[in-house]
Amino acid sequence: MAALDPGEDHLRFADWAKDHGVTIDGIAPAQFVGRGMGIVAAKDLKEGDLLVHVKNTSLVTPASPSVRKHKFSTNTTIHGRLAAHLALEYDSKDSEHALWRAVWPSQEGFRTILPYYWPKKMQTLLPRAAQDLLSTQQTKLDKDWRDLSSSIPSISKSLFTYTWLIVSTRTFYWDYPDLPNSHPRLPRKRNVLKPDDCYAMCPFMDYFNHTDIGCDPDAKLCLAQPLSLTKLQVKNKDGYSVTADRDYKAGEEVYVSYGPHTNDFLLVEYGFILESNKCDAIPLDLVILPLLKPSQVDVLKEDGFHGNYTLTTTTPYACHRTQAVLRLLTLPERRYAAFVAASDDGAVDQHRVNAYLLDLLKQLSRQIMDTLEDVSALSTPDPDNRRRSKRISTTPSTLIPTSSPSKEQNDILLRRWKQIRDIVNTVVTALETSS
Ligand SMILES: C[S@@+](CC[C@H](N)C(=O)[O-])C[C@H]1O[C@@H](n2cnc3c(N)ncnc32)[C@H](O)[C@@H]1O
Repeated sequence: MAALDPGEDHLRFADWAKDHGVTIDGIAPAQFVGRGMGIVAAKDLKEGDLLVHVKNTSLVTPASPSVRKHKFSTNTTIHGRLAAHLALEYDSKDSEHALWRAVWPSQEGFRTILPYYWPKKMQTLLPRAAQDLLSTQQTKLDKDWRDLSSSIPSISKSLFTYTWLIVSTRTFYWDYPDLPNSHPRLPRKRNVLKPDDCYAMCPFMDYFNHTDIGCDPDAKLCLAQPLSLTKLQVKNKDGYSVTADRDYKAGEEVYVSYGPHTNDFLLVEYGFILESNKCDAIPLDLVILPLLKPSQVDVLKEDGFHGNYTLTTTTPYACHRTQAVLRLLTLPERRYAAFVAASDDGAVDQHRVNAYLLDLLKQLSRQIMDTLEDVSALSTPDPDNRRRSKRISTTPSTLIPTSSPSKEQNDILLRRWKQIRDIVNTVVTALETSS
C-alpha cells in the first residue's frame, strides 16, 4: 500500500529526534491508509542494515529526570507513573517531548479504534477472549487511576485514560539486562524483573507498525497471557536498534513484530487486527471446561493442564494442553496419563480424539454463525432489525461504553468474527478430510 506524505509535524519531529539521540538511516515516517503513521524505506535497504538506533538516555522510563521529578509513589505501577507524567506534560508547550506528543494519535482517533471506548453493545459482541482482555485492561487502568489521582489533582480521568492508552500502545518491553546499576538516568536493576518493571517509551521507534513475521507459532505452547508491550527484537546496553530483517525496496513499509499476539489481543491492546496472522488462535475453554467432571478438573489441576486450551489453523490444530484434555474426556485415564507423562506420543489415539474435537467444533461453528448474524444486525440501519444477543456472555460491569457504534467499529468486529468462523471451519474441513 502506498506511503503518503507524513505532514509537517512528523518532519519536524524526525528532525528533533535526530538531535536527541536517535540515529535514523534509510527510513522515514509516512502515512498508510488504515494504519495511521508507519515507517517507509526511503531507499533500497539490504538485510542487516541498521535502520534506527535510540540511545538509552533518550528513552522515557521512570528513571528519566523528567518523570522522577514528579516523585510519584514507587508503589504505583510504572505504566501508571508514565501515564501520569504524560498527562501532566500534556498542555505544556515547553515540555521536552512536545514535538513527539504532536505526532501521536488523538483522543478522537483512539475512540474509534480502541475497544476500551466502544459502545457497550459492541463490547458485549467482542469474542470472549477479547472481552476478558478488555476487562483486565479496564481493571488495571482503574487501579492506576485510584492510586495516582490524588497526586495529580489537576488531571481529569479522561486525560489520564488517554495517556494511559498512549503508554499501552507505544511502550516497549525493556529488560535492560546488561545495564550498569550506577547510571543515574537508568532504572535500578533488580534481581527479578517483573513485566511491569520493563516499560520504556522510545521516541521515533514507536512509528513502526506490527506484522506477525518473526513469530514462532509453536503449537505445543498455548498462548499464555502475553505482555501488553511492544517488544522489539534488538536491544543492547546502549539502547534500542532495529535492523532490516530482509531486503526492502524504496517505498515499502517496514514493520516490526510487537510479539506473538493473537488478533483478539491486537484488537484490544492496539485497536487493529491483521488480515493474516500466523500467531492467531482462539480459546476453547468455553467449549471444553463445561464438559469436565469435578474429578477430571482435579486431575487436570494436579497435572497443570486445566484451562488455556487453544485452536490454531496449523497442525495439530489443537494445542498440546487441548490434546491432553481431549484424551481425558475420550479415553481411559491411563491413556491420558501416558500422554501427559510423555511416555506415549498419543498417535494411536489421535483418530478418536480428532473425531471428538470435530463434533465440538461443529457445535462451535453453529454458535459462531449465530453471533455473526447478531454482529451483522448491528450495522443494519433499521433499529427494529437489531437483535441483542442472548448467546454472548454479559459484559463485565467495569467496562466503560461511549456513544453509538461507528462503521469502522462494526467492520472490524465483523471481520474478527469472520476470521474466527474461518479458523474453526478450516479445522473442521481438515479433520473431516483426515478421518
Ligand atoms: C506503536 S504505534 C505505531 C504507529 C501508529 N500507526 C501511529 O499512527 O502513530 C501502534 C499503533 O499503530 C497501529 N498499528 C500498528 N500496526 C498496525 C497494523 N499492522 N495495521 C493497522 N494498524 C496498526 C495501531 O493503531 C496501534 O495502536
